[in-house]
Amino acid sequence: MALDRRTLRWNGWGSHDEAFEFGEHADAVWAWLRAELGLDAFNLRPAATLDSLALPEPTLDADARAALERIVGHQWVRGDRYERAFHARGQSYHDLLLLRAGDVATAPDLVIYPRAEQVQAVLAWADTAGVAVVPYGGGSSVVGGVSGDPASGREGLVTLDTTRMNRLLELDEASHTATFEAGIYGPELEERLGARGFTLGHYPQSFEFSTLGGWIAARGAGQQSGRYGKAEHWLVGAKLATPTGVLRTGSFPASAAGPDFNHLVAGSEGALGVITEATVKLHRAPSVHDYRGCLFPDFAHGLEAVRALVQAEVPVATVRLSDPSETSFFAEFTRARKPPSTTRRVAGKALEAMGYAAQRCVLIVGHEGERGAVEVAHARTNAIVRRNRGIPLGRGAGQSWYSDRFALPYIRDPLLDRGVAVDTLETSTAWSNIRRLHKAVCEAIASAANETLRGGERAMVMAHVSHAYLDGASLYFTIVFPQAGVGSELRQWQGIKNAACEAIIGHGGTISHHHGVGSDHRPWLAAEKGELGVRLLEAIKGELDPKGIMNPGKLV
Ligand SMILES: Cc1cc2nc3c(=O)[nH]c(=O)nc-3n(C[C@H](O)[C@H](O)[C@H](O)COP(=O)(O)OP(=O)(O)OC[C@H]3O[C@@H](n4cnc5c(N)ncnc54)[C@H](O)[C@@H]3O)c2cc1C
Repeated sequence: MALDRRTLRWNGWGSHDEAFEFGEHADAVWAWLRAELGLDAFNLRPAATLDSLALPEPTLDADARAALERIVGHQWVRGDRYERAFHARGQSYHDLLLLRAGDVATAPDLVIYPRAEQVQAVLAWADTAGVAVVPYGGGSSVVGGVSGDPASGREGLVTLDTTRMNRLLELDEASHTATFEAGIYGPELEERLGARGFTLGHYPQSFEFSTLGGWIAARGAGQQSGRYGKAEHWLVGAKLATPTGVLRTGSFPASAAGPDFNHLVAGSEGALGVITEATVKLHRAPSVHDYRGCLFPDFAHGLEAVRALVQAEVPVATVRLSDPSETSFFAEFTRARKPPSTTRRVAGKALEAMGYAAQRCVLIVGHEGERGAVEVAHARTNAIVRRNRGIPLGRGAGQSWYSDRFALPYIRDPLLDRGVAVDTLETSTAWSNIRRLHKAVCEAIASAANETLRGGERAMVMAHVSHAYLDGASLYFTIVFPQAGVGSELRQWQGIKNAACEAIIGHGGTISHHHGVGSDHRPWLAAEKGELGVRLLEAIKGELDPKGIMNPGKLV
């Protein structure tokens, strides 16, 4: 097994040994946050302990367990408290809210860790027995993708943890492709490729605790997707084990043999089958990673610069443009963590006087590749930035974002301990619609949040452009807000989530650019795909999974 589950938090992010370091000014950071949220004091909300959980009574009997043990081996069938709680939910705010409240109604009866070659036999057994199977990679889904569905009416629920399926099967150096088993974690995958001078380049913020199969199944996007592409772009071919049989998608560089089934596997969210193997496109590992910051007087100028960059086809790996709220949030947060020097304060005042004040926006641009190519791209980027009233800030801001990029998720747990909620959601739209969508979603979230706040409390709503294309870009929203009174938190979250999703669908955005549908976004899928589109998806599911045992309640 690549990662021992017991080294990881069952109700929070990442490894027990890791935490976000607030540094010597931690008290000042908390005081700043309290003031921003309009709180006199934090409402401490300790999480339920593992021992206190009331796990649902398992419905699978000893015969079922014995059948699974015959397929995967005695030690790879687990039904203990830790395994069931760990696999009960994913990592969204909604998930953590319930896990921390001790609600594990979605926990599986059993967790199994098969090898790739055993998966088909597991599915055949589950299909005959009428038992639901939830594929589980890293469990970092933020859309309810890995929770059991107690309402599915199945005979029992097994979570199929893919992380023993972690072998590199083939690396074709001539073709720049590699075939892996799908449960391999991000760091192990990149280590194997790095040893041969290659990279896949898929680095989501959840990289350390997510898997190749999960990236594909959720149609994920790494933070360097400008250079390396989204999962559906780098997927070359896959093997999908389904209750009806194995679907192998063609591993061709391009093909006109009808619709491409890779696009069915990418985004299948465990509802069609289990991805056991995937062939992916590789790049030569870049020798240079160059990340820099730029400052714009407002969001409109920043957006124009990003659009110009991608439409001029400057090869950028990362573009991340924060709106004024997010820019100000991170500036204040950084100031509280590390009070600025006098020189920095003076420079800040000078920028304000030049018009880079309350509406200013920071853009992080990353270039990767060989030195010469990076230098050319960097020069072209600077010229476009300047043409749009941007000021290049140099490497400091870029490097600080780059080095903190996997650490930030650790902040969420200490915030939840203090009754502060953090939720995120994302979408994408055409360039011509991006400002309208940004405004509508920010307003909808703020208004729904405000309805749930008590006198003096405030919510912080912010966004950034996270991925950019010739025709449009994605918007990633973050909301930080004081949790409602005990017992009302779920209603508070649902109100905000509904308002955001309605605003997204009502203003021309997709319900998800890279997190997926899961159970959380399912109510809005028909509005995006149309009734015929949903019927088509249902027909495909009906063919591959006629009894509906695969990840019930997700996607379709
Ligand atoms: C802090 C944080 C940051 C994140 N940042 C990003 C980001 O930058 N970019 C991004 O795209 N996403 C991000 N996510 C979301 C999440 O990490 C991605 O959706 C990721 O691709 C999920 O991978 P996983 O291995 O954890 O899959 P899981 O969470 O285990 O599963 C996700 C879905 O895929 C299915 N699945 C998993 N493995 C298989 C398989 N082998 N076969 C069939 N179905 C399978 C599951 O049933 C589920 O429906 C983030 C999440 C968190 C918590």
